[in-house]
Amino acid sequence: MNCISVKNVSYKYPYTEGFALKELNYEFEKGKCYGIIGANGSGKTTFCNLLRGMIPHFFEGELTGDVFIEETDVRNWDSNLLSTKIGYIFQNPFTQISGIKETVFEEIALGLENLGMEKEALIDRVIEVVKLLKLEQLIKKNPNNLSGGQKQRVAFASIIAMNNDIIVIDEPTSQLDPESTAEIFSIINLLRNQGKTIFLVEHKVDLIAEYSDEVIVLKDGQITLSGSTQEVLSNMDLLQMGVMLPQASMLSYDMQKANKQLDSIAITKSQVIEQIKQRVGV
Ligand SMILES: Nc1ncnc2c1ncn2[C@@H]1O[C@H](COP(=O)(O)OP(=O)(O)OP(=O)(O)O)[C@@H](O)[C@H]1O
Repeated sequence: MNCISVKNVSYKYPYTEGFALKELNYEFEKGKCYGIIGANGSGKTTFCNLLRGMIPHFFEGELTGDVFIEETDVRNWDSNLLSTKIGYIFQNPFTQISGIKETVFEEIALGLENLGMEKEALIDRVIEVVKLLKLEQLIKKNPNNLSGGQKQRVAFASIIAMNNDIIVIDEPTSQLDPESTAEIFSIINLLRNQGKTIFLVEHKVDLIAEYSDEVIVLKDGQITLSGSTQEVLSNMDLLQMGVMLPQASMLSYDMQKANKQLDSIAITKSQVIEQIKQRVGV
């Protein structure tokens, strides 16, 4: 079942000359994780804003074509209702926190409070999420005093508490160290296992290779390549689109050049290991 359909969509920000998105078409299925990649300025964040209805509900400008969210034209969605349907994680963990709550517990509860959830149910829900994400040590802390990685985990906790069906995640780890990045991706994995539909913008293609079902490559506001993660991330044309190939794909091509090719182009470390094991017979 499709959860979002994008049909012939172009979009131009107000007071700008060119279109930031051009003639986009895509059918997004429920429950899949979509990796969105492309060079800087290719339109990834704008595309996220389209998928979560901020275009046209918040951003003015010129929108042509149609976006259907669960079969309803985005223009006909109530924007408050849309924000309960679609969660959003920002790139910058420091803008993610509301700044108005004094404890992590209250911060996670904020969205539920705004929904008018009854107090007892709200407390149960927050405790459930805190346990799930192992945030027990943080709940009494002031969210403003957390590290970037901790803030990002709290942001995910707030989203999980809201139980949004669709989650748009825009470069969640660009400002995080490897340890915090790994923690965030284990949460993304958890959301995948819960059957959420996920849109993930991420420059680290090795992570896109691990976690996405399909990949969309944007260049100058257009979809230049799309399809299964295996198909897209093993395509050398990516390099011309300003995107790196995963390390495993580069290694596979290097082995090909050295006449020691693997059975197929691997895109993840575990695929490389598996193929080498088969070759040496272990
Ligand atoms: N609010 C805005 N008003 C006008 N133009 C904008 C606005 N936001 C983005 N743009 C323009 O739209 C184009 C696409 O920008 P966008 O931020 O979507 O790209 P991106 O791929 O997310 O870039 P990055 O990887 O640097 O975050 C760029 O030319 C950018 O200058």
